[in-house]
Amino acid sequence: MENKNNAIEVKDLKIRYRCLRKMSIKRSIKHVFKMQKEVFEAVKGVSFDVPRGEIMGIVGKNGSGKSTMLRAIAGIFSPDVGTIDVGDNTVSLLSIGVGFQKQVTGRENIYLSGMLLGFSEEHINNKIDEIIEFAEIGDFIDRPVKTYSSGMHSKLAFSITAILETDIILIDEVLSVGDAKFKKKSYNKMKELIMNKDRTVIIVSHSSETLEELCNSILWLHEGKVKMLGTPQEVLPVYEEFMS
Ligand SMILES: Nc1ncnc2c1ncn2[C@@H]1O[C@H](COP(=O)(O)OP(=O)(O)OP(=O)(O)O)[C@@H](O)[C@H]1O
Repeated sequence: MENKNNAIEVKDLKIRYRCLRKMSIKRSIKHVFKMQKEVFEAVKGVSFDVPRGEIMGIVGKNGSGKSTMLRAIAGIFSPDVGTIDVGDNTVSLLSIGVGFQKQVTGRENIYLSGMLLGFSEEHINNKIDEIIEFAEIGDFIDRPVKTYSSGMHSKLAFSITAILETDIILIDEVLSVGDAKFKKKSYNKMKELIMNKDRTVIIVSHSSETLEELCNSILWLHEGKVKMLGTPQEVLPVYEEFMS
C-alpha cells in the first residue's frame, strides 16, 4: 500500500472479457481448432484510492463496468493490466448471483462462504447461530440452496457478510432485496456496519438518495473509464443531469 491510510488502491486497472467470435455452427465445426477469440475491455484504465473507514459510491449507466470492477476487487477476476491492493484486509462481495454452491444446504454454504472470506472454522462456529437468526429463512437453512427463492438467497448472502464483518464490504445493488421488513432490517444493519470507523465500503447503486446519505465520495464510471470522481455533492447532480 502506497499510503497507509488507504484500504484500497486501484491503479490503471484494465479488465478484459474473452468470448468466442460468433460464427455459424457449420463454420465453427470446420474451424474448431482456430475459433477466434474476441476480446472486450470492460474496464479501461481506472485508478482510485479508498481511505480506510470511508464509503465510496459507484454510479454509471448499465454496462459501464461497475460489477466487473467490484468482482475484480473481490478477487474473482484478476486484472489484465494494473494493480489492486487491499493490503491484508478481508473482503466480501454482496451481490446477487455470486457465491453459493446450489447443491448443498444453506448451513453448509455458511461454512464454505466464511472460509472463502478467510475466517476460521472456529470463528464461523461462534457466529453461525447469529447468521441463521438474522437470515430468517426458517427450516430452509438445512435444505439445498437450489430450493431457495431469490429473496431467501439474498437474505442468507446478506446475513453472512453482515454478521461475519469483513474489513472491506463491496455492495452491488443489494440494498433493496427481500421483503419490506427485511429490506428495512438489512438497511439498518448495513448502516451500522458502515458507521464502524474502521470499515471500508464500496456501494454500487442507482439510487442517488442512498448514495448521498451514505457516501464520502462518488466514482462515476462511463464506458469503462472514470468520468468523474468527487464528493456526492459534486458528482451526483452532474450525473443525474447526464442521465435525464
Ligand atoms: N462474462 C462476460 N463476457 C463478456 N462481456 C461481459 C461479461 N460480463 C460483462 N460483460 C460486458 O462488460 C461490460 C461491463 O459489464 P458490467 O456488468 O460490469 O456493467 P455494470 O456497469 O455493472 O452494468 P449494470 O448497471 O447493468 O449492472 C458490459 O458491456 C457487458 O456487456
